Amino acid sequence: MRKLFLLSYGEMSLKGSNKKFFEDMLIRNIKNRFKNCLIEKLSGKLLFTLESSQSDRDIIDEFKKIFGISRIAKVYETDLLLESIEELAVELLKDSDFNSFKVEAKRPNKAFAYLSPEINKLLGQYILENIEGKKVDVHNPDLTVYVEIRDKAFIYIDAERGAGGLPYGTSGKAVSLLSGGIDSPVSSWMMMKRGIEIIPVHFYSFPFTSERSKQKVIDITKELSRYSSDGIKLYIAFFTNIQKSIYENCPENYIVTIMRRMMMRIASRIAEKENAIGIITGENVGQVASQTLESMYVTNSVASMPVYRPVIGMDKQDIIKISHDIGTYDISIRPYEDCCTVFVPKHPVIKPSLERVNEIEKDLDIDGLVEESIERAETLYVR
Ligand SMILES: Nc1ncnc2c1ncn2[C@@H]1O[C@H](COP(=O)(O)OP(=O)(O)OP(=O)(O)O)[C@@H](O)[C@H]1O
Repeated sequence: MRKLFLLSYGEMSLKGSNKKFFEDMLIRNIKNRFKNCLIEKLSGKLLFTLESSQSDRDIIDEFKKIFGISRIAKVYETDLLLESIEELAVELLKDSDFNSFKVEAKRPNKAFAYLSPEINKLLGQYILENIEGKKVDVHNPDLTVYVEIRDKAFIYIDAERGAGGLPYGTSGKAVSLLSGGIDSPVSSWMMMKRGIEIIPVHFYSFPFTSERSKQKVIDITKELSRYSSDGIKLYIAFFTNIQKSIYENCPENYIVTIMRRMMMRIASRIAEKENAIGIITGENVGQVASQTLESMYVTNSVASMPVYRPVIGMDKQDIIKISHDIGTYDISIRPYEDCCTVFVPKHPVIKPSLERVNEIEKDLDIDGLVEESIERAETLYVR
């Protein structure tokens, strides 16, 4: 069955001379999801056509995972005859809940016998005569009936909100530190929504942490990959010897701080290798002892590129709401330990000093440990 949808792109339409780049990337991302679809650029919108047995609901739910689409409207088509348009409009509207409406017609096909204002008037009149108790309100209608006269007549009524944001892959690449908790998947998703391609890195300390904690991160990445265009490359970095070495050589209250700095060093190296130019974390001020401004200052000082923390100032409840909406929450709350939750010191330092940490790290073979972690990292393509 032939399905038609009209996709609007909101924010992208403000991109001036770069608009084509964003549009082309959006079209590419849509085509990656729906093989054999046809896409026609209209002004500020895309007309999507697909021969498919998939339900409208399923197709719309897929669109809702494609960043860059701000609104989605199911389009109905009929012959280029005013009577056919009138019948279809009444058929579509008769069970809808509304009091007032307006008709908004466009006529790219100038061969059609009626001008746009005439279509507005005649179709409006027909609806008033055939559906009881409705009125026209051109300023603030409950519902708008859109008509587009092309090679066929297209009608669409209500539009659903899309994911918004910018097409995935239009804003460069960043490495995302993905822990398996609630916050880092949300951070990753927020950056993906701004068009950033993410390369998640998970630090894995087998046997301190189990296979199941690794699977948890793979499953989270899979959920995130539904918002990407071609799947996501996930790094599982080897962290066991780093943790051992830290426990053996560093004061207990500095364990978490030094672990974080090791993560930053490794993330920076992976980012350089992948031509990424940023690092994303799920840190949030004050959430736990290691998330103070002092800690972040000390951690940042070993990163070779900017560190982005999109949930830094958010309330936990708002982060949780997003994690429910994007489908990662139920995976994040699986009760498997993470490398940061095993051997957590009773009293981690809240305000670490850069001088002190540099001093402590002299007892570690930093370069050797970083090198080993990268060499033994596993990479998976998740989709
Ligand atoms: N094992 C890990 N692998 C990759 N990144 C990690 C790991 N542990 C922590 N991180 C990164 O450090 C950030 C802070 O870690 P912490 O354990 O303090 O987090 P959190 O507030 O519980 O966040 P999350 O809910 O993302 O785990 C995480 O958001 C994540 O970006």
